[in-house]
Amino acid sequence: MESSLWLGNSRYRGVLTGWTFNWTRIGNKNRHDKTISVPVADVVGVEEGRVSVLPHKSAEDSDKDFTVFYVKRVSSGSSRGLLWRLGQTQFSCPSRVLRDQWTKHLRAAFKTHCPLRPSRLLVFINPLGGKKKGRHIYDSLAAPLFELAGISCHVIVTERANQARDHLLKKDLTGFNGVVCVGGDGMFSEVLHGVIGRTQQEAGLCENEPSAVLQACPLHIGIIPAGSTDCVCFATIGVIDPVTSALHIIIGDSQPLDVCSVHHSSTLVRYSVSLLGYGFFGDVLAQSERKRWMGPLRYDYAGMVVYLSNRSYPGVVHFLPADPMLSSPRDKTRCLSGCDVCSRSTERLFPQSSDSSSLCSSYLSQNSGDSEGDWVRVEGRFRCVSLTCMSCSCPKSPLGLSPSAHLADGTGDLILVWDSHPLGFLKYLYRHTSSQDQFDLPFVEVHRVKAIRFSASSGEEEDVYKEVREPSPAAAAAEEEEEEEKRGYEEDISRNGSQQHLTRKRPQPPKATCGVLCGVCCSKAPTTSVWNCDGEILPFTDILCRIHGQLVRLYARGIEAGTAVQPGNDQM
Ligand SMILES: Nc1ncnc2c1ncn2[C@@H]1O[C@H](COP(=O)(O)OP(=O)(O)OP(=O)(O)O)[C@@H](O)[C@H]1O
Repeated sequence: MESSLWLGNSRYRGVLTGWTFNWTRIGNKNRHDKTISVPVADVVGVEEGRVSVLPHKSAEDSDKDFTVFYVKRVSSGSSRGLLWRLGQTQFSCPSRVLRDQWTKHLRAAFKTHCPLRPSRLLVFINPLGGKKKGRHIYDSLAAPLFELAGISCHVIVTERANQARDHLLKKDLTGFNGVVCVGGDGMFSEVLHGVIGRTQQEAGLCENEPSAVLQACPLHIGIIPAGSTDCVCFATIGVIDPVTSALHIIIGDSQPLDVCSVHHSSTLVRYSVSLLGYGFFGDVLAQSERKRWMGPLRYDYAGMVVYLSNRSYPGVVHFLPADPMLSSPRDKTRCLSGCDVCSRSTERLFPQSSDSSSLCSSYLSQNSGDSEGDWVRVEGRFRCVSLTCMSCSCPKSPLGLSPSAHLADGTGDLILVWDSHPLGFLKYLYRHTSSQDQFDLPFVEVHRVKAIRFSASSGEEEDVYKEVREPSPAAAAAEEEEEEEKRGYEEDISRNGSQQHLTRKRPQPPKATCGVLCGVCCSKAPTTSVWNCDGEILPFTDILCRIHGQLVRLYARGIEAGTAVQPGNDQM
């Protein structure tokens, strides 16, 4: 479609091709014609009249005007990530008939070219996450944009932990294109477990089987960040900004994400998408859980206390290396929007068709070579053992725990930090906050893997739960209680299926780490640490972890590189 359009008193030539809508100023001989071009995929909505949306909707009705809303990128002021804002331009047409043609064709264009745009969303708001502003953030920043884009939302403000997950597992989800969580990483994890669990339930798959090839989830997940930790949002979008996230959801962006399943004794314990950390990162979480009253400062405090306690732990790690010809954690690449490694992995994981059942069987056949013989065994004392499916970049560590990790290549990075001099370990930790290579240290090794097994001792797995220290009577009673708790937990997950354990209260850190401060105030240090699994403490030390390539999809596109492109002048 092509016609004259007016912006104020200036005349423009408006052209709508298949993929872009652009307008060029005409009749201005002294200056070069300036064309402003907006990809159809970036059009958020089209409204009759002269309309504004944020902070409040206002419309000036006129039968010759229409307003186009689109994504506009602005620099976030940091080296990574672009903020998305709602750009708007108000056009006038010579006649109402022409105006109606423009609105009709523009709406048809983005519906045709963007099939993944959601029309119906299920939204869970955690009113208590972060600074308890989830509801306000949703109502003032996201909801007006969803309304503008014509998306109908069923909103549930949660009243308890795990409500979102239970809803996703049990209720009718017909008609929803995606699930949005308004909260932090904990809330995201709840939704992740619900979406994965529901998909496997419907496919008749048993999640407790560690080698099961899980079904890719059809529901997209969107994150409106409103927590105290929003790492998954930062790592998949590049900024922590509710408006940017809402716009990614509206235009139906789709970012596949690898998920790591964590099993213990043939029962699913949890899924993880970011950090699984034993040793330092487990101890920091255990310590910070006891200081929740300190707010976000508790992480800095806990980090310092745990560092001073100067711990290392024995452990045996088995890992299944990924193909080193495809990528490496030391190859200095970055997983950015449109990442080559992840795209090639899509072909590798799912070469046949986009039908998800054939995707799974092809994945199975591709990986049937995961024989025991391929596993590598490492034993020793570690300051920390970490497994991450993504870079884990966050505002405090802009390049992350493993800067070259990929979001969707079906692998994770295993980082082994051997027992070392405390100053060396401090150097390792400090390098996360700068661009220095944290793997370029003699006591650090990193491997790209498909699976790992960890045992806190070289003996039989179950022996790990028998403390080697000699406990006092009080400690013995506490340990008995802990064993009881573990047994109950284990029975619960075996009896009720893999999802039920999450309905139990957050597991307390095993008593073995009751004194993360022990190194400072007690004579005997604990012999085992705990696993920090995306901010939750796991009740088991011996685990088997497998990476499931592209198991879920987020409304995101990875981190966009480059500087901001300014498609228009008006901005809200
Ligand atoms: N209404 C509720 N009451 C209590 N807990 C809730 C409620 N809704 C969700 N939760 C739980 O709160 C936990 C933390 O939520 P969220 O991640 O949104 O906030 P956060 O401030 O980033 O979390 P954290 O305190 O772990 O950093 C989640 O694990 C979620 O299961």
